[in-house]
Amino acid sequence: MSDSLERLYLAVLAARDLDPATSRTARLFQRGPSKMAKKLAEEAIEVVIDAVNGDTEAVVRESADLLYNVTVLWASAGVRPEDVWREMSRREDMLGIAEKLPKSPMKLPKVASPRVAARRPIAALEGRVARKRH
Ligand SMILES: N=c1c2ncn([C@@H]3O[C@H](COP(=O)(O)OP(=O)(O)OP(=O)(O)O)[C@@H](O)[C@H]3O)c2ncn1[C@@H]1O[C@H](COP(=O)(O)O)[C@@H](O)[C@H]1O
Repeated sequence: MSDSLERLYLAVLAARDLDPATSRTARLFQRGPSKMAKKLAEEAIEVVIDAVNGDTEAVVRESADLLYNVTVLWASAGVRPEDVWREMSRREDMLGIAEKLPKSPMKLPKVASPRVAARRPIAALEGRVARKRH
């Protein structure tokens, strides 16, 4: 999947300076980040609605539109796909899955196995559960 996104990202970069009258991407760049953000949000909502309605084919189509709008916003923000892949790898190494790191800095226990060291300590998980109980 990352290859497809990287190819799309390069195509978006190449289209940025085309004629906005014929290139949707060039038009989005002409209109700027707020228009890009609006389109991205619209696509995300369309994916959600289609998923809730159980329309799998529509979720596929709208997800492709969503990913297109993500790459446009990345290009506009100066974010490269490899920047995102690096962050996802960092999270995977730290937590075992591509997951958002807890907000507060956490000290991992010193344990023999490096694999176990990468897992979040139970205490942090309990903390997360405790937060949910309030
Ligand atoms: N991958 C895409 C791509 N995916 C989705 N889209 C556009 O995103 C739109 C989907 O958003 P919407 O559902 O809001 O469609 P819409 O309502 O018709 O669009 P608007 O009302 O926002 O104008 C589609 O109509 C497509 O025009 C894309 N437009 C371009 N690309 C690629 O981007 C590159 C540059 O293409 P141009 O922008 O045509 O130069 C090429 O590689 C293209 O294949």
